[in-house]
Amino acid sequence: SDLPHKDFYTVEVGDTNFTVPIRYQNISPIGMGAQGIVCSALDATTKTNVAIKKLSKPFQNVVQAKRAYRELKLMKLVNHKNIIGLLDVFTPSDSLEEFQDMYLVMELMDANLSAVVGIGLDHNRLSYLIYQILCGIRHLHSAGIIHRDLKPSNICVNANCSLKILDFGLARTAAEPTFLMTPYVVTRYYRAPEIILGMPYKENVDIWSVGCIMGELIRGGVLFKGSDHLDQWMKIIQQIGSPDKSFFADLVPNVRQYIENLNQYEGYSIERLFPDALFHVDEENDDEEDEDEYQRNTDNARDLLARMLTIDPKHRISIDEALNHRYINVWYEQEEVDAPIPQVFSLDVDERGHSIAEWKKIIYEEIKN
Ligand SMILES: O=C(Nc1cccc(-c2n[nH]c3ccc(-c4nc[nH]n4)cc23)c1)c1ccco1
Repeated sequence: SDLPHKDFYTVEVGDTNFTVPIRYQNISPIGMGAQGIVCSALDATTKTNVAIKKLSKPFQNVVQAKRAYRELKLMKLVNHKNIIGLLDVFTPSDSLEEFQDMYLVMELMDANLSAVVGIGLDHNRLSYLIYQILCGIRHLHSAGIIHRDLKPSNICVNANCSLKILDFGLARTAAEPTFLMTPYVVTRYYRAPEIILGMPYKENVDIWSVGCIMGELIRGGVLFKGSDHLDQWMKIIQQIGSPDKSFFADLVPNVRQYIENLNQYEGYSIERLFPDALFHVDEENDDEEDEDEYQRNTDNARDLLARMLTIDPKHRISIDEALNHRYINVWYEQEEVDAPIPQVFSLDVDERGHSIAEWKKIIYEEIKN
């Protein structure tokens, strides 16, 4: 295992060891990610609290190596207030031969967005959260990164309602891993119809996920909780209604005829799916004028939701249109929407077909420089 070189120390966290530089004190577990355990710590040098994520043997298989490498590369390149910032990256190992584990040090947030679902949010907070997700996603798109796997568990928030996206989603080339080495279950509830049906996609594939997240924050539960891809599709068309024929044109023939032969569903109006009662969270505003404003906000929220939860991407609202929507544009700040674009060269070029040993070297070198 790792022989920690000087000024590292080891603490037991759950059933794994955290071997970190002595500057990181008060190591305490805060959660489990798909790639490993996450702890909070005090950075004694900067006197700030940080999050430290341990990736155990990230090179142990190609799927994990590709994801670890891509995440490290992109975190170093991307700098935006709504994308989690990388503060440090290290391995306790002194040499490539010894290299086993890598650690990412990031900004510490107060909670995961999934912890906020079920809390009745007023329009101010709800619209500000959605605005920040849109700003973060728009920034990734400006760097050529389409997320495709946005969900509450990879978004974090602070008590002051500031929000950061934790990861960069699915790699373009990575085939969906049929199995994961960990017991971790992949959540597909937020994936767009074009992803579920294996169709071509463009940037507004991420808008569908934002719609699912916004709807869940309003309803207090997952909108389309499918047990598999087919069930996911059924739950979507039963609520939203079956799309018209033009949507199926892009489908591969065998999937197309199967999907077209399913029952057709009328679906429900957005008012039926998200009735006024769901929006009454705080009875703070009682006088008449506020009541009208609250109802206007509710109508605007539902209008945006309907445009995001549109099955056919050809008719679904774009990121820029969503940022200019009357429910969201109250927050619009040009420099938040248009941050400098990181020069992300195409990672896929050098991701192709490396052996485990090659991945180990590539990742080790990326950590050390
Ligand atoms: O629990 C606390 N905060 C908390 C809760 C949930 C996430 C984060 C979090 N902050 N920064 C991150 C970076 C990455 C991850 C990550 N999770 C999977 N993969 N990656 C998570 C975080 C923080 C807390 C704050 C003060 C006392 O306790």
